[in-house]
Amino acid sequence: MPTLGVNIDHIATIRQARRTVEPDPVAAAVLAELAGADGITVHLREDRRHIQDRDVLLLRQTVRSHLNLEMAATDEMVRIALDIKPDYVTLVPEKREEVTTEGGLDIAGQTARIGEIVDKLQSAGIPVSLFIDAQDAQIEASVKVKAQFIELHTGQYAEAKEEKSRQQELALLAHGCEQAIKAGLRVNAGHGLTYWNVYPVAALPGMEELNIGHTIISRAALVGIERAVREMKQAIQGL
Ligand SMILES: CC(=O)[C@@H](O)[C@H](O)COP(=O)(O)O
Ligand SMILES: NCC(=O)COP(=O)(O)O
Repeated sequence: MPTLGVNIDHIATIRQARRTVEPDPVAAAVLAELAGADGITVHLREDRRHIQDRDVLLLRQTVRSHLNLEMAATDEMVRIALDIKPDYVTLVPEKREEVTTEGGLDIAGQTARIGEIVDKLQSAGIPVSLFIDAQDAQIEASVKVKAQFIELHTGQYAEAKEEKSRQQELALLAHGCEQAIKAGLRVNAGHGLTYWNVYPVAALPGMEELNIGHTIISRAALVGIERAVREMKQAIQGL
């Protein structure tokens, strides 16, 4: 069974809604690790809409499992990664206006540029994962640029409305996972996975790590609300 990387971006989304200090993703990472998270994932977006530079700095010092820094393939982000040295970096595509990541990174269309970044980071001891769609051309290009890992984008699988299309997307992920492992890549997956759709992806042979965020933070908000209200009632009573 794959390990679980918990993406805590949306703890920071709640904090940034008020530009205040709570909830702190650093505290969330500690609690996630105490609950069994095998890794902590954060996406430092270029627009800093949720995770901030300060979060990544502190997480580097506090995370006891491993820290996966998701980032765009830009010079600024490469500088930050070389400075902070996360346990691994996942290169992801980024569009300023998107609500969330909309697809895999096109490695095949920019092998020279991505190859240069992979080399810079891996030469500094930071393994690189490439967030890609499960397509043969992208897998072949990921081998070509010498990345150690890929992360298969599970968004289309997660968003499939009908069982038939979900099964088709799952078959593509299964094929991609098998091809990538055969080619010597290590395989992670993530995006849009939920408590209801995770198992078939987790069961793919050779899958190493699933990065899951939004559904865990959503559930945490709901399963924690009773205690949060009880504690406020007590606080009002001076208890
Ligand atoms: C790359 C990926 O699939 C997710 O990590 C996603 O990009 C997280 O970023 P947001 O939390 O901003 O959606
Ligand atoms: N790379 C995927 C990730 O980190 C979490 O994505 P999501 O579960 O928040 O959709």
